[in-house]
Amino acid sequence: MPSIKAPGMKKTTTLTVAVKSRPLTERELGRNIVRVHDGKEVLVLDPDLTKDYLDRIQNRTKEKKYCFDHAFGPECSNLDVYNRCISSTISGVVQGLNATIFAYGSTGSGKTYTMVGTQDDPGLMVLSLHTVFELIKKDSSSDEFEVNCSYLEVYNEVIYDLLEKTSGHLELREDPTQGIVVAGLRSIKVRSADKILELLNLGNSRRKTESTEANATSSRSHAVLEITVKRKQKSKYPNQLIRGKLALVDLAGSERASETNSGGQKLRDGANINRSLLALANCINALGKQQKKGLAYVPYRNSKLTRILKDGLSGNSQTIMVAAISPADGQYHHTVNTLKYANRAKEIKTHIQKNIGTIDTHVSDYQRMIDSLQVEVCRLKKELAEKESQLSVRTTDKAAAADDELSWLNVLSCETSENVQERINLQKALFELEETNVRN
Ligand SMILES: Nc1ncnc2c1ncn2[C@@H]1O[C@H](COP(=O)(O)OP(=O)(O)OP(=O)(O)O)[C@@H](O)[C@H]1O
Repeated sequence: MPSIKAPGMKKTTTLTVAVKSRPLTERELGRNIVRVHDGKEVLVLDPDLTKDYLDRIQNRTKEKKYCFDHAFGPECSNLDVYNRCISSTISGVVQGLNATIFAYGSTGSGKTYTMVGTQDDPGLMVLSLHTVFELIKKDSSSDEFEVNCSYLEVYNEVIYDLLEKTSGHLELREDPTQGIVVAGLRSIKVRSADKILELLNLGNSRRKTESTEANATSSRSHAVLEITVKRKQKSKYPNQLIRGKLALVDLAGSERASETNSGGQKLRDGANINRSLLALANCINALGKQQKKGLAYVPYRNSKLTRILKDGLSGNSQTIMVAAISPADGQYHHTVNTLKYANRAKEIKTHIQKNIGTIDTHVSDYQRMIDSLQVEVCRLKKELAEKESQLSVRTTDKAAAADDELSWLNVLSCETSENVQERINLQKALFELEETNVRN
């Protein structure tokens, strides 16, 4: 297994928040109450049409205004969202940076549409994967690339592998070098975006969905697609491995039990979905506060989802939150709630740095260097011993040639001390290499 550390410069960055309002659907007969201005501002109108001018100036209106990094109206396609706020992050992944993109919003607000999309309007997952492979194809260096893909879902607080036909329950484990990992999760080596899309479709067909009041095919689970891009540098540092990770997350929607008209399993699903989303919302709150007021406890451990997203929320990741909202007047409270969290998420800071590691083969390289140094040390020892014995013979037998002998002795003594110094240096280098070897 390659050992991955993340040395080098850390850069602090804030979470990028984009808001996307979908068009009204055929089932929604209400009024569109969302307005997007200048690609940044979102205005939610009061759903109650009876409010008049006086109400407005006396601040009795429920109209709300927010400003985000990016805002997209119903006329915008997934490609528009991708081009404006995602594409530059994807190129970082190929350079060894981590990125997390997650869609947040209430049931039926358009999260799955944004992440997965349709044939005519491919979603952010599809567009990102195409870019990863395009960038690899265009790369002019002699570097070797390896792309791996895993796809999981968190359903009722249990993790399942979406790439396995019959997946058992998977557990989370904390790895000292890689952070949170899902033990036993299948990671498939892929050579093209089409292959990942095939896996994505397969995984999506296994995802738990239900028909709810708010959405005919509502996702009941949180899905995480993770793409790892390993780059082995060929020319400059042959033993160096750069690893970028892209996590694409489609969260389940939340709804109140009363809105689903359901009991039993559906009610339990809803409770668990809300538990994870509540934990996520609490983490976003705490992280937002942390930036404003200093240290605050962040309850990552309250759900599997928040443990999985921990890196994306505060660790080594360039993170983008796409808040999906419905423009329907009947969804006013959900829309405002989503926008409030999105607004808080703007405060969250993450710290990105390149994942540069070395590969195991370098240990055998060090071993080879140590072996050759040991041979060198032996040769020098032998040479020194020979010279010492020659010196003792000559000093007893040739007392007469004292002058010549003296100068020769001087030369020899210089040579000997040079040899000893060389030995010391070699020993030092050997110890250092052995130490580096032990550390790796
Ligand atoms: N930009 C869009 N253009 C056209 N239709 C959209 C758009 N966004 C969403 N929709 C439609 O709205 C409906 C709900 O969208 P979607 O399933 O993506 O919601 P969701 O937030 O993932 O819901 P859930 O949380 O219940 O899974 C779908 O019928 C979808 O086709």
